[in-house]
Amino acid sequence: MGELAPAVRAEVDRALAACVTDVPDYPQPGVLFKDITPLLADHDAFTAVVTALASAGRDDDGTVIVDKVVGMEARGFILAAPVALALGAGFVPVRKAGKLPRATHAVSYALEYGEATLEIHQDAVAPGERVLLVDDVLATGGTVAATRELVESCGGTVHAVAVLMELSFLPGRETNPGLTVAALGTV
Ligand SMILES: O=P(O)(O)OC[C@H]1O[C@H](OP(=O)(O)OP(=O)(O)O)[C@H](O)[C@@H]1O
Ligand SMILES: Nc1ncnc2[nH]cnc12
Repeated sequence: MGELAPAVRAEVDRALAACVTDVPDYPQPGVLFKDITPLLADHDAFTAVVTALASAGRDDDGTVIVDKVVGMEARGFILAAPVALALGAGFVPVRKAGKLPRATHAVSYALEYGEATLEIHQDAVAPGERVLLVDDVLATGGTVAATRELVESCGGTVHAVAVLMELSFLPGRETNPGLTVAALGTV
């Protein structure tokens, strides 16, 4: 993973501290929801976050080492698409069930507040391609584990997952053994 410029690191830290709003008991009692919409509305914060997440797709010399960036519906799309553009890589959407029009691979999984099924187009990642996963929050890790399975079903390899925030009280890393996790912040 490429080194972050000090100004980018400082702006990411400001964004995490000032632009993520905690919403208790949403979408159900007991969940402390991390609302990133204020961060997205702040141009400097959004720019720094995209730059920092993209560094997970580079080696220490700054060379891009991934072919595709995968974003998970829906918040993952918002971050992953600009990261793909920043890296000069293709963007691949992983969508909730029933949204992709052609042949898919599908995986069902549990998350902090429910269950879902994710799908990927079977030809979205070519065999042998290296993939960076990008999402806003790593919580139980179920979304990342399911997405990794989908990428591997296509024949691709997950290089790393880059997230804005990791929830340290949930087992996101333990759910994904052997996977490199680049988290911009831990809460
Ligand atoms: O680590 P996990 O427990 O799997 O949780 C993390 C996932 O939960 C949220 O997505 P959600 O499914 O709520 O969808 P959304 O982006 O459409 O709100 C978040 O954006 C991550 O994708
Ligand atoms: N606590 C949380 N806040 C925002 N997104 C989440 N996804 C899973 N858990 C979450």
